[in-house]
Amino acid sequence: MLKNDLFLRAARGEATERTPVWLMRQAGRILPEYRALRGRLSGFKELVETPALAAEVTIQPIDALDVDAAIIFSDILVVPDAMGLPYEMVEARGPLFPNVIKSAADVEKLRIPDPEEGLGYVLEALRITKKALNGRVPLIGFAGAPWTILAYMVEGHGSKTFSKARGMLYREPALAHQLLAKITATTIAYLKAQVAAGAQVVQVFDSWAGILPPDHYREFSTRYITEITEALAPLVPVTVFAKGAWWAVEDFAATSCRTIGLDWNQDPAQVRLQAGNKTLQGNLDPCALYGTPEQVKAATETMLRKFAGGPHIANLGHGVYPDTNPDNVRVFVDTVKAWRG
Ligand SMILES: O=C(O)CCc1c2[nH]c(c1CC(=O)O)Cc1[nH]c(c(CC(=O)O)c1CCC(=O)O)Cc1[nH]c(c(CC(=O)O)c1CCC(=O)O)Cc1[nH]c(c(CCC(=O)O)c1CC(=O)O)C2
Repeated sequence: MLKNDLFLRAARGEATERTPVWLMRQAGRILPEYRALRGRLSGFKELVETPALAAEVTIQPIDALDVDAAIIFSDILVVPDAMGLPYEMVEARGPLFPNVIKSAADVEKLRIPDPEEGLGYVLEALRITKKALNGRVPLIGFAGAPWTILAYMVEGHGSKTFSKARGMLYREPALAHQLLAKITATTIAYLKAQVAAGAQVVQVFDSWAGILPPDHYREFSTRYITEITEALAPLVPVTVFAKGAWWAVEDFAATSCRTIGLDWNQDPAQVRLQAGNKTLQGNLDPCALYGTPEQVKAATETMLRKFAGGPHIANLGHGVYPDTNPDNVRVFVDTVKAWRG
């Protein structure tokens, strides 16, 4: 039994006494207790791949920030890793894939892993977290959208343009579809296993959605996200967060996802008109948290006002930035909790 089910009810589209709140990237570098634990380890991968530690940092923001949901501490890049394309997390630089996908033979070699074998450490972290949470708040599972995962697999690292990945869609569309189909099959099995391990909502992150033109987005991304939502929606509410893809809202509204995530470039009132009865999640600019406490409160209230008229889960428009003062995150959370719009 959940002691606080506000997030879950809002994610199902039900009315709630107040707006629930959590933050993308709430576990991690903003918290001193995370940095202390992380400092004792060899690196990010050790933390992600040690279930008891991943569970511990998942729960840190529940204690420190009093948010209404936990999100499993992991990364979208565990999926390519399990498919046979390992990543390294280079300190202060980000992810790096020593091998990248260049040819049909490379795609051929990728596995569609059994989640318990390839990603058992995430599933174990979910089981430990679920038990330790003891019903305090719901637990969110997640994965990257196939397009965003392809972007990393082809590019090999973060990029301003992702021009190799975008180029592939023009040069070798059939190969891109083969790769996307394999990632999609892996992701569906993985998210279903996350649900079996205790995830009560799943979120699909299409972080690099906004770099595609809308027609390519429909062909190479929406289609695969739709497959994922169709497979998961009978089990748990699904959230789709496609950063920068403001033109995709109506397409997502036609899928069986339950919640649509908004980044800070989107106008909540306009999205409301396009999104039917979906729950909306977002969308404070992470930079708003650099203000004074009074400024944070005012920006949060302005944001809340814009979401009036339907179910809302308060969040930022993307992950919280690592140099954000946790005290300001608490102001954000407390302002949402006090709001009766
Ligand atoms: O810029 C790039 O290309 C790579 C970014 C990057 C990734 N993992 C990474 C890094 C390095 C870094 O953040 O410094 C490496 C990474 N992943 C994570 C952390 C923790 C933190 O940010 O402090 C870190 C940095 C960890 C550290 O250095 O100790 C954890 C993570 N990644 C992710 C999530 C899910 C979420 O966002 O809530 C979560 C869990 C959050 C939680 O439990 O509260 C998902 C993720 N990872 C990643 C992406 C792609 C988009 C992006 O953020 O640029 C996305 C999806 C997204 O946020 O849109 C890739």
